[in-house]
Amino acid sequence: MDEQNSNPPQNPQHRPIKSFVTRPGRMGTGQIKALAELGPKFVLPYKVERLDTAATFGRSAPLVLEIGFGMGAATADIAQTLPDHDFIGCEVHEPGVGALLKLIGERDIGNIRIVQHDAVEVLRDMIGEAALDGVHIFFPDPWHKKRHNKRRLIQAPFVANLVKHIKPGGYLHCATDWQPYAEQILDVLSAEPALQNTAAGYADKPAYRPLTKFESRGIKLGHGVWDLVFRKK
Ligand SMILES: C[S@@+](CC[C@H](N)C(=O)[O-])C[C@H]1O[C@@H](n2cnc3c(N)ncnc32)[C@H](O)[C@@H]1O
Repeated sequence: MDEQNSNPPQNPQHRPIKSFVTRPGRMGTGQIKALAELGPKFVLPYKVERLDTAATFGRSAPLVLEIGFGMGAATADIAQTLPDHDFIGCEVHEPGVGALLKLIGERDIGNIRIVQHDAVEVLRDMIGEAALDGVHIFFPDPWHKKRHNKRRLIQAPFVANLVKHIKPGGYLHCATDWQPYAEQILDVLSAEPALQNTAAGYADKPAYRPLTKFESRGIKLGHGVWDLVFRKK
C-alpha cells in the first residue's frame, strides 16, 4: 500500500513481476481473534484446483471476484448491499484478511470467502473459464514511480487473461484515485477486444461501491476518483 516505504526486491529473471510487496503488518487483537475463529470457515486455502463455488457457498449465485480488498471495508459493505451475490476476495496482506474477517463476524455476513494469495495465481489455478459475473479492482496499488510502473496490476496481458474468466455479459469494475493510472486502465480496457465500455470514457460511481473514508477525505481536498466499468462481450 505505501509504496514510498516499500522496497521492491530485485526481480530474478525466472520470477514474474508481482503487483505487490509482502510486508510485515501489525495485527490488532480483534484481527488475530477473527483469524483464529473465523479463518477456518471463511478463508479458502489456495490450491491448484478449481473452486467448487456451489459447495463453498451452499448455493448457486452470481459470483464476483475482488482483487486486493485492503482492509475489506468496501467488500463487506457491497456483500451486504448485494446479498444475492457471492464474493471471493483475494488479498495478500494478512492484517487486511483479519480486518475483513472481523467485519464478517461483527455483521454476520455469509456471502464472502477469502483467499490470502496472489490473485493472478488464484485466477489461473482456482477460477474456471467464464466463471465470474463480475470483477472488482478498487484502488489497485498505483506504483507512482516511473521505474515501478511495470508492477501495476492492470496491464494488457493480465486483462486478456482476466476476461477469459468473466462470463459474456459480466463486468469488470476498476476505480483509482491516481489519474495516470486511470488513463492507463482506460487505454488497456478500451484496447481489449473482448470488453466494451459501459460509459463514454470514465463511468459514474456505481451505487454499490461505497465511498471509503480515505476517498471522502480526498474528495474534500479536491482529489479525483475515476471509475471504469466495462462489460464482457
Ligand atoms: C492500494 S490497496 C487498496 C485496497 C482496497 N481495495 C481499498 O480500496 O482500500 C491495494 C491492495 O491490493 C493488494 N494486492 C496487490 N496486488 C495483489 C495481488 N496480485 N493479489 C492480491 N492482492 C493484491 C495489496 O496487498 C493492497 O492491499
